[in-house]
Amino acid sequence: MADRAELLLELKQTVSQCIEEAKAKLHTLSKDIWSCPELAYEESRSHDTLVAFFSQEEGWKVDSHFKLHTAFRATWGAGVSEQVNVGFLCEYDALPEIGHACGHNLIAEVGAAAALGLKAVLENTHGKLPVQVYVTVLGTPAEEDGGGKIDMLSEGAFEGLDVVFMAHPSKEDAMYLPCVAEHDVTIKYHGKASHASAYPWEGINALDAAVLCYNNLSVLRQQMKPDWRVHGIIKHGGVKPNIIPAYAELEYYLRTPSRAELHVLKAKAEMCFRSAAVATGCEFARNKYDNMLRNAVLEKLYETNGKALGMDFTTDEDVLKNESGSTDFGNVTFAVPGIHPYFYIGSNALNHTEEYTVAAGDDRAQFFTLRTAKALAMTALDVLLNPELLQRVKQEFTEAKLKEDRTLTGEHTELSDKH
Ligand SMILES: NCCCC[C@H](NC(=O)CCCN)C(=O)O
Repeated sequence: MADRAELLLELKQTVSQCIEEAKAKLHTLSKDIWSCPELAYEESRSHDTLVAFFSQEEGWKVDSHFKLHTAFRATWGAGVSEQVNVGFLCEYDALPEIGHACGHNLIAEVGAAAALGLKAVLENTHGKLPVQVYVTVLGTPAEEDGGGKIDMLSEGAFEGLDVVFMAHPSKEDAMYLPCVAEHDVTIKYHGKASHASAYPWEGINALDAAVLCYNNLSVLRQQMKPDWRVHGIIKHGGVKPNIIPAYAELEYYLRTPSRAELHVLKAKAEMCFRSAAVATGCEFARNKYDNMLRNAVLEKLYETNGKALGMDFTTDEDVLKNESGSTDFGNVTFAVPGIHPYFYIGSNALNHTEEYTVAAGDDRAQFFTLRTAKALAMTALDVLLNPELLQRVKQEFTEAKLKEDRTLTGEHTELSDKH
């Protein structure tokens, strides 16, 4: 045991050192992505930048346009049986108009840095590890819109992974922040145009339907559970004041803490859509985001490594209890045990603001970004050196998934009876 502890400490120190030695090219990688923000499924330049990055690194097998046009996979390892396959995820999609206001350029850097650091260590363990290791980096586009990981899950991109890691920029360090289930919906109303002054009575006003829909949803909130969310915009409300709008369109996000409750909220919301007009079309998005299946074993390991590196994990109950939005990584956690911690980037700015875009591109974010990568790579080493620990990770995943699946069917029945 002492030998294993000493080896682990030595390897963790080497991980840190290797990541530090690569910091210049990692910073360039992150800045290149940050400086050319691309929207979901349109991240061609970021894809090419990351593919080139791993292609220039020795020993990586790189699959560009992997499962999705702007996704990629980079793998390293012997590819023999009895191996442990460790996954690191890179996100790199930006937001409309405000660019990398969620710091996904830093998510990509963390994933690349952790993978580089772990690989550098593994190349020099010369059989000291109890297992063969395969390192897989998945470039997973379109988190902010569409859910690229969900598409990739259905295409088998995550098959064979034993554990998966990523981390998300935030305004504090946290092992976990509540991530909720979410489903987008586009609501379309069709009316009939007419001259709004000369013959208004000939028109059928689609914008009126959209306004009624908006108001229906606003009053629905009084009867919603406090941790449910319904929020949206009117994307199209007409072209000119003197033309009765023949078309109106709204986009909404519906969110509930668990997958099981989402269908209840969707049914209530759909009644609001439909009661606003005689005829309406509403199209739910292809992909539904799941809540996150936590893994306390991995979270604890990450916390220990993070604290050793100087992280100051928030203990603010308001922060830890408040939902932090949704992510398609939630869907991944129902297929592979994983963690998605949050990391401070040297700014108190809030995600999805222009201030956060500036912070994500600031040199000050680098220290915190590399520290996070080190903590993830160290957490991977913890489970690689201790097969019993990996077994506990998988056991917790299996039990949590079983419990969620029972809730999904049980609550589904119970909630549908009630509503
Ligand atoms: N289908 C749209 C999903 C929007 C995802 C978006 N994700 C984030 O902001 C990252 C949150 C990480 N906890 C959201 O609005 O939640």
